[in-house]
Amino acid sequence: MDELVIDIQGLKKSFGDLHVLRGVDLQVHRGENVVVLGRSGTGKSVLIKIIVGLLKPDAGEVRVLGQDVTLLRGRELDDFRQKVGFSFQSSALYDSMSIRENLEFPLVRNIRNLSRADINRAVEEALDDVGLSQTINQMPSELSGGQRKRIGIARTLMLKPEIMLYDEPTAGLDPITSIEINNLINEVRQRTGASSIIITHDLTCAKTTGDRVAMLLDGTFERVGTFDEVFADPDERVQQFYNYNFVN
Ligand SMILES: Nc1ncnc2c1ncn2[C@@H]1O[C@H](COP(=O)(O)OP(=O)(O)OP(=O)(O)O)[C@@H](O)[C@H]1O
Repeated sequence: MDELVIDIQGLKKSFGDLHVLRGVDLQVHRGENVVVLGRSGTGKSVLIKIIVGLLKPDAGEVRVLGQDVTLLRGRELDDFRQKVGFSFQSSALYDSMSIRENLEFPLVRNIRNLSRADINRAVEEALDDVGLSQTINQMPSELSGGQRKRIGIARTLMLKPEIMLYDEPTAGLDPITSIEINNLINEVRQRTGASSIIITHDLTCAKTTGDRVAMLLDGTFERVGTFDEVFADPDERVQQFYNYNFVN
């Protein structure tokens, strides 16, 4: 657990007069799940976009898998992005493609010289891993929100990323389905050894999946620790966050 896969120091990002990230430090170890909590508009998505090289920071260091993300260009950036899987809030499945085609898409697009048999095997394994083998010939519109989420996660895993970024993985799901997704996030870590950053407002998700929790307050991670350590803090902003979010 000692190897750092993400090492962010003194990260700053503003948009005009809006100082969103004001000196963020964050370390993620190999195989670790880190939950990022914060109210709406605190900069969680901006942080993720900087980690994958979609936005440039104003100041600070962002090292991911040993590379300075701010220096990556062209082919290097493409290769890097294959190692960092981004699971979108909306699942982002292609509605006009079957589940099989959705899962094949990242493979066909990014890896050359794969045989049809290799692709079929990879798709079948990925579906088996998320318990949805029976949906292979269905269309996304025929699946429930929870199933679409699982397929979205399976698709992100097709390229075997070393880091998974989950954006609000349980948003819009009922409590039981949310628990299934939380369990899946933990299974993915166990099976693949990938590290994860999980952005959520859902405290049950934070408690279940996070080895550590980092709370974004006023542009910095002022509170980082286990779930219980962070919420033992009497700070009014921390307690407010806790009290306004349901937890089992
Ligand atoms: N490209 C941009 N240009 C200008 N302002 C931006 C840009 N991207 C984000 N912002 C602003 O930065 C702030 C943080 O946005 P961000 O999307 O990171 O919030 P968030 O914490 O992910 O919120 P939510 O939980 O609602 O998704 C917001 O005030 C947003 O309007």
